[in-house]
Amino acid sequence: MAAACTVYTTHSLNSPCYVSTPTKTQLGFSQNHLVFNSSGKKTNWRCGSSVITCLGDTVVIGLAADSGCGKSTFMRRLTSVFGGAAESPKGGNPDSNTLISDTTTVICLDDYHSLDRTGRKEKGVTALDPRANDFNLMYEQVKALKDGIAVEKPIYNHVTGLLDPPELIKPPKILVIEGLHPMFDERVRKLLDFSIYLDISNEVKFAWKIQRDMAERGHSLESIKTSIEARKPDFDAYIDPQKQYADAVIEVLPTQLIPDDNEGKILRVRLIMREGVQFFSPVYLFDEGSTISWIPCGRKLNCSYPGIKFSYGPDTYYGHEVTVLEMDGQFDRLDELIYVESHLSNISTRFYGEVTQQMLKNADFPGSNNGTGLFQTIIGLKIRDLFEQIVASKGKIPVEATKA
Ligand SMILES: Nc1ncnc2c1ncn2[C@@H]1O[C@H](COP(=O)(O)OP(=O)(O)OP(=O)(O)O)[C@@H](O)[C@H]1O
Ligand SMILES: O=C(CO)[C@H](O)[C@H](O)COP(=O)(O)O
Repeated sequence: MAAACTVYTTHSLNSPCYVSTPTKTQLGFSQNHLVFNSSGKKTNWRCGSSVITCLGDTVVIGLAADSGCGKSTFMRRLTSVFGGAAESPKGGNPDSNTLISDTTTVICLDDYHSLDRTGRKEKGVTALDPRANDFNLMYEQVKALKDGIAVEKPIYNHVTGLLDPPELIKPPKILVIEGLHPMFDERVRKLLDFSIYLDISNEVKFAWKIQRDMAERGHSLESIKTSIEARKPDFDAYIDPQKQYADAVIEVLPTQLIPDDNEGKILRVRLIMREGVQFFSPVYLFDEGSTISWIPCGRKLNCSYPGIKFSYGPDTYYGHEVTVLEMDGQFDRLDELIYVESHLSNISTRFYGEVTQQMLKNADFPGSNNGTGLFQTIIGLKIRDLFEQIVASKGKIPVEATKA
């Protein structure tokens, strides 16, 4: 993709500016800034004796969660906000984990497994163990994409358990890195413009695993239990701690509306939003900064047992200030969600009812009748807003010209 790039420089533009490779093409410029299209391959431009580094326009989003915790579903909701379908790279490996749409490219961090399935078995490590992953390559490639440079990314093949030949990834407008460890390595973490952690409680994770792996993949109840237990120590050591770094956490818990519920069908979902994140302002209910408990069921919202309860207010999370919006229960009729939407603010919609429209459009996705779908949709809209703000701000920030 050719990324448009504007570079503001203090360099005197009396001497002409050239793309240093592959051909010496003169760049257009006026007064103190240059405007040009980058090939997506080269980020250094030469002006007299100075080299100007073009910071790519790629916005990088990190999405962390354990396997089977709804990352793919979230990605489908996010892509849907931008319109257009997400597809695997054309003509590439049919087992590629990458999804590309007009605006977004989603890469799966499983592709940075340094050990294949046999290698992990031989060394006695799980895929969650950092020793089974190449964080140096992950950092170099995410950085390159952020800087506007295409990369040859490896592919981990989930069908064969092998590392396949790499695929070409060009810098997109929005790069989403999803998987087990987007916030584990400090260098990678610092490249993220926004990060999300899907925190699914053990009870709910178990219910979802049973539903998918038993019903859809023919696994036995015993094997699902064994697999969850085997992953737990590494999950606790390497995956779960990443939530302290997330800008938004979607926490999924069993309902509190039914005493001692053990069915795991009705969910209590908490959207934990960090305060002070650039280009992100937390969503609020009714009145910003207050503490509110709201049961919307009645004339405008039909609710069957056990009903719906919203809560909103400030809190602290891992020592930092957050705002928490919570929904316990589920919707009977999605079209009535407009009533709830009209009481929420800072949801970054472009028109009245956009959240409801998105939820109706994706009504067949898992979680569309509860807080998981609602909060994933809202975060999708917030990411669109964050992206637009970052792009707008780039035109205003001077980029230093460095001496060659
Ligand atoms: N919000 C939800 N409500 C109910 N079930 C859900 C929800 N999200 C996901 N699930 C269940 O979990 C399964 C896995 O979801 P999804 O494929 O989105 O997760 P994933 O994290 O991408 O998984 P993996 O990493 O294993 O590919 C779904 O098939 C569905 O059964
Ligand atoms: O935790 C996982 C991330 O999705 C997978 O278990 C890991 O990638 C290994 O994959 P596979 O089980 O296909 O060998």
